[in-house]
Amino acid sequence: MISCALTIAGTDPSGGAGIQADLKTFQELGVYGMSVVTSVVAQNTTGVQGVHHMPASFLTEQVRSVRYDMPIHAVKSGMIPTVDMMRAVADQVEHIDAPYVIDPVMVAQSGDELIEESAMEMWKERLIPLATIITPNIPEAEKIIGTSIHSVEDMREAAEHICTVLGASAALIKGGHRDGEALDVLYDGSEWEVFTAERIDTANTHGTGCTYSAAITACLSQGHSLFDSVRISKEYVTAAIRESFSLGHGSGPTNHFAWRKERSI
Ligand SMILES: Nc1ncnc2c1ncn2[C@@H]1O[C@H](COP(=O)(O)OP(=O)(O)O)[C@@H](O)[C@H]1O
Ligand SMILES: Cc1ncc(COP(=O)(O)O)c(N)n1
Repeated sequence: MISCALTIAGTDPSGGAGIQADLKTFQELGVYGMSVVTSVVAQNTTGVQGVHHMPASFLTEQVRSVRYDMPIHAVKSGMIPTVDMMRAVADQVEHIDAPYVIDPVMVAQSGDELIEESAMEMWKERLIPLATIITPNIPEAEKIIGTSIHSVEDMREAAEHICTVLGASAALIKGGHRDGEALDVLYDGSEWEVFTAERIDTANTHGTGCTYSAAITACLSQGHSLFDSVRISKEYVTAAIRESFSLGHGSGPTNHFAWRKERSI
């Protein structure tokens, strides 16, 4: 049977981030993609021009439409902009017997805030304990744990805190915002792995976090182990950045054709 993955996230009409990036990633990795919209965002490579949130009750209705009818082998969430929506997502995800990937989206690459300031407590209380894996970048991890992160050791401590204190099953701290090689740290409560790739000299990184977490979700839906899922997804996102598109007037989008092209599939 085909593996089926669900994304619960906001939109990007310019096609680089959010649900659009997630569905492209699912498709390229051979997974049947499904999507629930939290917020319709007017955005492009230069920034966010406007947002229009779904009522939380309609978010619930969308997830029910999927889970009452379709198999769900893995689920991810991206932008969940309000406390009410976080509660609705938690209530629904509790009924889904499948790996749950949280990409704790807080700001767009452009610096625009994508969630309510008060949402952090709800995240910690209801969502993080449900996570099979959570994938914060460094600024997101700093907000979650409340201390600043400078070194790889700090990244390890953040991952450990998110697992042992906040209750996620695993945490992947992404180092895209550091200097030097693109280094991410994964901890699953007992084992560590550091994933590295060469830093690609490009400004076209719109949607990298969405792409990475969607690839992890796709791999988990196919039954890969957590560590293999991150390994494959790191290769996927690195290829997508290496061949990213200089489209638009700002930070261009990742290239979802790159992974298969580099493997001549
Ligand atoms: N210029 C780059 N070259 C190679 N890899 C990168 C680059 N920028 C980010 N990455 C990688 O892309 C992934 C997404 O990371 P990051 O940019 O930190 O997330 P986000 O998009 O959530 O801010 C990580 O694996 C990170 O190491
Ligand atoms: C709807 C939505 N979700 C997430 C992001 C963050 O994207 P990135 O992967 O570049 O951090 C975004 N810009 N828009």
